[in-house]
Amino acid sequence: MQTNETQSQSKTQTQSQNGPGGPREDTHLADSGTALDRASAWALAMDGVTRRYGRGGRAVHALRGVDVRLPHGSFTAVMGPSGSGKSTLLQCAAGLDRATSGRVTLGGQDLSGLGERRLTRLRRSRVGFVFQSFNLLPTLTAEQNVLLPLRLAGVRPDRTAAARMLARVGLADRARSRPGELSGGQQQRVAIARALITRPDLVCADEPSGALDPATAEDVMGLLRQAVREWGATVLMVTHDPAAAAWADRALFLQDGLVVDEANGWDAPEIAARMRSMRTTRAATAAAEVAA
Ligand SMILES: Nc1ncnc2c1ncn2[C@@H]1O[C@H](COP(=O)(O)OP(=O)(O)OP(=O)(O)O)[C@@H](O)[C@H]1O
Repeated sequence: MQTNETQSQSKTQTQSQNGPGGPREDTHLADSGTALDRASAWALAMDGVTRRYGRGGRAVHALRGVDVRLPHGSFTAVMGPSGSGKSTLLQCAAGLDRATSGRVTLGGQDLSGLGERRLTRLRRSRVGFVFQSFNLLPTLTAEQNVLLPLRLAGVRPDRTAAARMLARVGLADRARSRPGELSGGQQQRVAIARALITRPDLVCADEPSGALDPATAEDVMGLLRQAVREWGATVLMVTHDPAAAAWADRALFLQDGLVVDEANGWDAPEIAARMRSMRTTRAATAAAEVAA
């Protein structure tokens, strides 16, 4: 595993330095770090991460010691039963939530010691987000939506980069359309262009195909995979859908706040079977607890 990841990391470094909007050296984002720490670090490293909500007897242990390492230019799916901690993992990885203990390192930057302002700045420049419900601003055009992360990061909006990104996601001719004039699949393509425009260390995708019909979902998953393979993006995706997870290089299976298994290159039926076995184990454990 480690060996494969290391190989994959070195193989993809060149790709990631020539990401969606052009070479890394063009990046002028605040807090973006040096080329060296980007090149030498994992895109994301989570070491012994726990997240507890509340205290005492009523505390919920959403993550109970998670270790995850994502090489640059990799596509990882996170699966698991409802309540297993998938969203918590994604939010801790993205710096939207703070680990109770353990360490989260994004593009070589340890998030644990950062104050709120620096964390927000880092998130804006180093993390892209893709949501189930697209989350585009309805009053802005596709181009303006794509440029929004640059504006928020305090970078001069680069319309040429936006045009290039929209062309890459197949929407060169829809730059002036507003979200309401686009189909669901087209809106998700705009959202993916928006997530990639800052050339982030990590793209966090939360059920990106969840609101789409199966054929459109396939298109969107294919686009995410293209972003990883051809443009060097690193994607961490939470999904309930084995067909979506099968597009990833690797699937992590979460149960009760722990990564209990991982699959490399599995197809959808294999992933679905693993999910069913997790539910069966869980039901048997619950039944045994009741009996005891
Ligand atoms: N803000 C919060 N306060 C208290 N408990 C929380 C909070 N957020 C999550 N939890 C709890 O942490 C556990 C993990 O939640 P999480 O949302 O990460 O699971 P999930 O695997 O994403 O679930 P789903 O698939 O249903 O979205 C659950 O028991 C949940 O109730």
